[in-house]
Amino acid sequence: MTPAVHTAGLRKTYGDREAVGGLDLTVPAGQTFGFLGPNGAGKSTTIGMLCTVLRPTAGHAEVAGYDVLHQSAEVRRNIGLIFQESTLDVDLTAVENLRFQAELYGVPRRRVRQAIAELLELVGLTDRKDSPVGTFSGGMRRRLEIARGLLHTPRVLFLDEPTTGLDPQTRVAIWDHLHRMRRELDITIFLTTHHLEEAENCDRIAIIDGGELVVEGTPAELKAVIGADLVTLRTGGDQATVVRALRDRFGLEATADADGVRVRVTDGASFVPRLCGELAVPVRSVTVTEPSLDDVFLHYTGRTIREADTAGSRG
Ligand SMILES: Nc1ncnc2c1ncn2[C@@H]1O[C@H](COP(=O)(O)OP(=O)(O)OP(=O)(O)O)[C@@H](O)[C@H]1O
Repeated sequence: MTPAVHTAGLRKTYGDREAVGGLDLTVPAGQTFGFLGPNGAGKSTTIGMLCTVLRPTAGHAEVAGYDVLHQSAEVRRNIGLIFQESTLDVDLTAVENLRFQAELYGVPRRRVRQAIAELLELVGLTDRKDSPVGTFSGGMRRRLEIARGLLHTPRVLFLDEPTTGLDPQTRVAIWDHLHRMRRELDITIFLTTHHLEEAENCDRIAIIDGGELVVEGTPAELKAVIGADLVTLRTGGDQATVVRALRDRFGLEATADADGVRVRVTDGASFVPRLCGELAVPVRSVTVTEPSLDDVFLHYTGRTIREADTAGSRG
C-alpha cells in the first residue's frame, strides 16, 4: 500500500539555520501519526514542506504517493490542512464557512449539502450550524476547522498542534472526534504536538528535536526502551540514609530532592514491599510510575520536553 507520507533526506534551511535536517520518514496509510517535539524542533516546517506551502532546500517527499515538488496540485487535492491559528471567518455561520470551502475546492454541487451535514454531525456541531462562528468556543471552532479540512475527502489530514490553547476537557473532546473520524473515514491523520498526553493518542510517534528525527515507534515500543518504573519514596527519616540503603541492599542508584527519593526498577509493584521491609525508617508514601513519553524524550535528548520548550530547541 502507498504510504501516506514518505520522505528521504528532506531538508529546509533558513540562511545557515537548519530547521529540518535530512528527514527520513515513512508514515503508513490509515494511522494516526504524531510528530512530537518541543518549540522550534522543525515540526511546522516539515508540515509546510509536506503540504507544498514551503519549498524543501534538499531531499524528496511524497504525500499520498505524489511528489511534493513535481505533483503539488495532486498533493493539495489529497490533503487537508489545519493550521495552528484559526482561519475561519467569524462573521459567517458554520454552514457558510463550509460552503465557502466547498466552493474553493470545487466539491461537486450535488454532494455539498450532504457532505456538510455529515461532517457537522461527525464533529457534533449540527445544532449550531446556523450560528455565526464568532459565538463559538475555542473547542467548537477547532471542530469546525476539522470538518472543513475534511470537506474535499482528503486522504491525509495534517493538523499543526490541534489542541494548543484549549483547556484539558476540550482537548479530550477533540480527541474523541479525531478517533471517531479515523474509525469512520479512510484517512491518515498526521499531527504535530508538543503535548506528551496528546502523543499518547497516536498509533505511531516520531520524536523530533533540533530538526533531527530522534526515534520513531508506537508509544508502547518507545516506552519499553526505558524498561523501568520510577519509584518515589517519602520517609520520616534522613533521605541520605534511604539512598545508602538502596545502594547497599539492592545495588540501586537513587536520587533525592524535595519530592522524595527516586529510583528506577524493572518491576516497581513487586519491589515496593521488599523495599519497605528492608528500610529501618518509617515510610510515609510510595508511588510507582510507569515510563512516560517524557522519560523517552529525556532518555534520547538528555532533557525533558518542558526544559526543551523553555530553552528553545535551536536557540
Ligand atoms: N521563516 C523562517 N525564517 C527563519 N527561521 C525560521 C523560519 N521558520 C522557522 N524558522 C526556524 O526554524 C526552526 C524550526 O521552526 P518550526 O516552526 O518548524 O518549529 P516547530 O517545531 O513547529 O515549533 P513550534 O511548535 O514553536 O511551531 C526554528 O529554529 C525556527 O526559528
